Amino acid sequence: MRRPLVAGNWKMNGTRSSVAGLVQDLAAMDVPEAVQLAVFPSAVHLGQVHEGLFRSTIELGAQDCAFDAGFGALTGEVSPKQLADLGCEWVLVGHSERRLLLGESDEIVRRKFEAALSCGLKPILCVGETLEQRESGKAFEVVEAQLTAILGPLGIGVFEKAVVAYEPVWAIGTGLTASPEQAQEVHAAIRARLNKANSLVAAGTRILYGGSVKPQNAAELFAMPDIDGGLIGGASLSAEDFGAICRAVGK
Ligand SMILES: O=C(CO)COP(=O)(O)O
Repeated sequence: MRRPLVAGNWKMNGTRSSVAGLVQDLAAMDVPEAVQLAVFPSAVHLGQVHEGLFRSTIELGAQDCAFDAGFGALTGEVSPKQLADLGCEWVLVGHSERRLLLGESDEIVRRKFEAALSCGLKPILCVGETLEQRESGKAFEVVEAQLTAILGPLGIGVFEKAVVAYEPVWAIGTGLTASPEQAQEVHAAIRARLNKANSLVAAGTRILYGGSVKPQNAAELFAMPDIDGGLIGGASLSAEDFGAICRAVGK
């Protein structure tokens, strides 16, 4: 009942010419129908990628958006309204790199999530603990608090149009992956938290895993009952690896 989603977060990478090559390879890729695919280029490349993927079923998303849904005096920010106008369907909110390196609070994440939804974008809410938090036994607590910062004020209904991505910070770009069991444990806890609010919505909400997902480890992660796809960083910059990860769904 939950269609798997594989999302590629390109982060702060690429030039016009490298993006053109990647888009060409992605557009030529065989996408398994059972899997939904989306890519998240840098804001400056969104228009280019949108044009390049015009005939493809791969959907487009932004890595971030402003916390305001309209237009106005907010220098340097991109309104979710502008993203929707450009053809984006998705937006990442609360990525750990923004939370930790740019000081994004739960409150800002909540405002971005709400602004995105009000513009018709589907937010992917990123949650995850640091190594220190995991080692002190606080992984669930941290993830639950990040989830509750949305669930509390906005209610369970918003998850009908949103996706959750569990990305343990210690596994991002480190080559260290959570084991399928470690990831499943947190995914199950996230679903249990949603379930407390509404069982139907909880059963339908997709929860992606992110953190050093590669073609070699994707199948065993995706085989876990509460892992509904992945949020892929480094490996999504290669169409070959991204394609292999997509084909690992359902294996
Ligand atoms: O942060 C990530 C995706 O948002 C994961 O990045 P890596 O796949 O490079 O570890």
